Amino acid sequence: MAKYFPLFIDISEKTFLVVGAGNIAVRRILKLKEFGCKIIVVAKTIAATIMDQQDDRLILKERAYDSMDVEDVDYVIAATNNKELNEKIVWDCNRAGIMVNDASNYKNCDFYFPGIVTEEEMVIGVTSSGSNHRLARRVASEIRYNIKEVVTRCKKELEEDPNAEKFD
Ligand SMILES: C[C@@]1(CC(=O)O)C2=NC(=C\c3[nH]c(c(CCC(=O)O)c3CC(=O)O)Cc3[nH]c(c(CC(=O)O)c3CCC(=O)O)/C=C3\N/C(=C\2)[C@@H](CCC(=O)O)[C@]3(C)CC(=O)O)/[C@H]1CCC(=O)O
Ligand SMILES: NC(=O)c1ccc[n+]([C@@H]2O[C@H](COP(=O)([O-])OP(=O)(O)OC[C@H]3O[C@@H](n4cnc5c(N)ncnc54)[C@H](O)[C@@H]3O)[C@@H](O)[C@H]2O)c1
Repeated sequence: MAKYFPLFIDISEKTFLVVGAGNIAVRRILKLKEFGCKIIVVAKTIAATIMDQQDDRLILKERAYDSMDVEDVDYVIAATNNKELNEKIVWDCNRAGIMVNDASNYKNCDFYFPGIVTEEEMVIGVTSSGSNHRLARRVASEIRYNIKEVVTRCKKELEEDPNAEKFD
């Protein structure tokens, strides 16, 4: 039975702390940015791809993580390449009652980061409940490929006949 429920949360006024700024963290930072939240990044080394994107919604701190960093944030993503450090971040968050995601250990996550597909106002999140990441990627990618056509066609059909439901 699937147990990860897709809550759709307004994060535009929320603050994320992302610890680490390598491949995985950057993928997530760029995705979160599309949803308008404030993002604070703490990493010993920050990938060049986001170095020039600093503004009042993306704060970059190039230094080692400190437990105090989890204070005053709403959500935390631990995405360093050090599993023990990610675990420590999870511990700090658990103690402070902050929702946390550990990119290196599915067992440590309060929430998963889904494969995300957006088309205009439509948002689709894909997860395999932590069981098969490559499958989640593949399914999200296939939806990404088809979404524009599906949304455009459904809109058109609804405009033509709002009462004609194709499926229940
Ligand atoms: C959906 C997506 C979103 C994103 O990351 O943006 C995502 N993983 C993606 C891809 C992917 N991740 C990994 C591979 C290589 C796999 C392989 O080669 O077999 C690939 C495939 C690839 O990259 O091709 C490795 C991996 N992933 C996790 C661990 C640790 C562990 O399982 O404990 C390890 C081992 C790390 C290591 O060993 O070092 C953990 C998590 N990854 C999650 C999300 C969460 C729920 C996953 C779910 O739904 O099942 C979860 C549980 C927690 C979280 O991080 O939120 C994204 C597709 C994005 C897209 O394309 O749309
Ligand atoms: N969830 C997923 O989809 C997925 C996929 C592949 C890998 N992973 C996991 O994600 C993690 C990150 O992988 P990556 O490829 O982005 O790694 P990476 O090597 O590209 O980046 C690691 C980042 O962690 C930072 N860092 C290391 N020690 C730090 C410290 N003390 N304080 C602050 N920052 C510190 C580095 O400066 C760097 O920015 C790994 O643990 C890996 O197992 C997750």
